[in-house]
Amino acid sequence: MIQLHDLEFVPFISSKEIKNRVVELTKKIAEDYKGETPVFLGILNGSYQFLASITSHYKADCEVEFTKLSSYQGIHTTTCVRQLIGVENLKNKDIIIVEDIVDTGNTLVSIVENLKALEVKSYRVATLFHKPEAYQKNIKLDYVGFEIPNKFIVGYGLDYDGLGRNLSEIYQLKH
Ligand SMILES: O=P(O)(O)OC[C@H]1O[C@H](OP(=O)(O)OP(=O)(O)O)[C@H](O)[C@@H]1O
Ligand code: HPA
Repeated sequence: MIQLHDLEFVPFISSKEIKNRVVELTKKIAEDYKGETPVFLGILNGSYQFLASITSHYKADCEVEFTKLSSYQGIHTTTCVRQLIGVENLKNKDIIIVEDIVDTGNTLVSIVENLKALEVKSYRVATLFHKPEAYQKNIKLDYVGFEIPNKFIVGYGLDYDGLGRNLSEIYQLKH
């Protein structure tokens, strides 16, 4: 068990299990993008470990970009369109959105809206974790590492109030 700030977490998914699953997903991506040069677009901050692991196993041509969504402005979050920061030349490119987790899907919707406006050629979604019970959107998730229960997790890029991103395995909130 570990403690981060005021909360306790228990071991959930080992680093070995993560690595094996990332290798499987990367193989599938490589098959699907044979002859193409996809752009792995990491959504900061949480995706950095997952993206590094995918690209270390991806042997064909690819590009890597990182972006961040601007913070919500004001309190009316549902009516606020968030902008992608730091991306310019994605026009006509084949994008693979790389997320650590798709939970409610709100973040993903903003990302996809932005990519459409940037006139990308295509986009697919790779996410290491997905909470089907929490997902309220209908954007297709093309590469999913693990479907998990609707409980808060940390590790491998995912944080609780800034802590836990550096952990190499996944921990789940205790009760
Ligand atoms: O599907 P959703 O309910 O929108 O949640 C998923 C998003 O939440 C986390 O990002 P966060 O905004 O916490 O930023 P971080 O990656 O810097 O931790 C995570 O990295 C996803 O981007
Ligand atoms: O379970 C989670 N853990 C950390 N960050 C998150 N962002 C959405 N869901 C989660």
